Amino acid sequence: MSYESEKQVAIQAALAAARLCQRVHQEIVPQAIEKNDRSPVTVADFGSQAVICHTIAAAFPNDPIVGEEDAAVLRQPDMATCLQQVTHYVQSEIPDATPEAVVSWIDRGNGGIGSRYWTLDPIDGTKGFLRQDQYAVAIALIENSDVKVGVLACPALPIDLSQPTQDHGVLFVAVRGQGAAMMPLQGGEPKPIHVSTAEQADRLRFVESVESGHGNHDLQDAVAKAVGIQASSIRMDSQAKYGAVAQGEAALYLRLPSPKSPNYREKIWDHAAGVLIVEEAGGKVTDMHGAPLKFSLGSTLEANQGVVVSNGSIHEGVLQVLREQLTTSIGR
Ligand SMILES: Nc1ncnc2c1ncn2[C@@H]1O[C@H](COP(=O)(O)OS(=O)(=O)O)[C@@H](OP(=O)(O)O)[C@H]1O
Ligand SMILES: [Mg+2]
Ligand SMILES: [Mg+2]
Ligand SMILES: [Mg+2]
Repeated sequence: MSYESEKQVAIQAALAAARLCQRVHQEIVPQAIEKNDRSPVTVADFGSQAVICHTIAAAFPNDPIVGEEDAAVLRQPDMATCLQQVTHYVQSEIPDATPEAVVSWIDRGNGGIGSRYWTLDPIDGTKGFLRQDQYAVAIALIENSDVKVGVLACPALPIDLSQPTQDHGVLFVAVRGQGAAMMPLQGGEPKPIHVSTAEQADRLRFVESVESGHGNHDLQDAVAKAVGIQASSIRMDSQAKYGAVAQGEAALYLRLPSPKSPNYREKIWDHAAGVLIVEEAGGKVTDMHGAPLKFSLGSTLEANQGVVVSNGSIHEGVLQVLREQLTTSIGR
């Protein structure tokens, strides 16, 4: 299958959602609403999920969608002003949107996984978005546990990572078996992307989360050093990290379980799009034990622990170091 229409729909949805997020930043200082797990959500997360679900459901009405957010909080009477604000931003993309339609579109994204389903993260890296730092709109199509289409819109990512003060806004797109490409969010020719090669020593850098609670920075640092990475890490919010590996700017992205939440299970929408983009750029993604990420078990990667994303050539070395580190720490 070529997945051409799925790719085009995912691109249109991601572009509309990214415009909405940028408009929110231009017009207001978004406030964080605290969710039950104490993580933040904003009007832009809700608006982005509404626009994406509306776009996907219009094109593929029978496909389930598994998104991060739900509209329960927006349905509360004391949240009417917030829902009005979300509706205002959704109307910038879908002019006839009403508050009732907006909550129903958001909840269209609370489907269950099936043999074919979409997963989306309306804003991946909400903390980064609130800090005016990196964030991504992430959309993926999964069939039989295999990611077939992955799109990441990164509005704050420099088009050329070596020129951080120049133009921003990057769209990454991949279809299984067709390679990965990046293009300016504003439009332009897609450029095929490739991970770094073993010979590109200047690109032997690693990326990791900004938030210390989303990984294990000490262990990540030790593993990177053990495989010969001398430079300190580039800390970046969101799946923009997958983009950095896919375009060869970094050779490794490590996400090892945080000592603060050792039993945390990764969410499918935090990885699906990024995984395909890196794999189609020639890289490799597994969990910290070397197992492939399993997208068929529910909204979390139940069977996996930690995530290792690399250019491929250093992957086995990283897993070997992790095996040694884990044996040492268990034997202590
Ligand atoms: N304990 C723990 N461990 C690992 N991951 C966690 C944890 N808690 C939250 N999350 C998820 O992290 C997502 C954002 O992480 P990022 O690495 O993209 O950004 S960051 O630099 O860490 O902020 C973030 O995604 P968003 O909620 O979409 O921003 C969360 O789903
Ligand atoms: Mg979140
Ligand atoms: Mg996320
Ligand atoms: Mg999110």
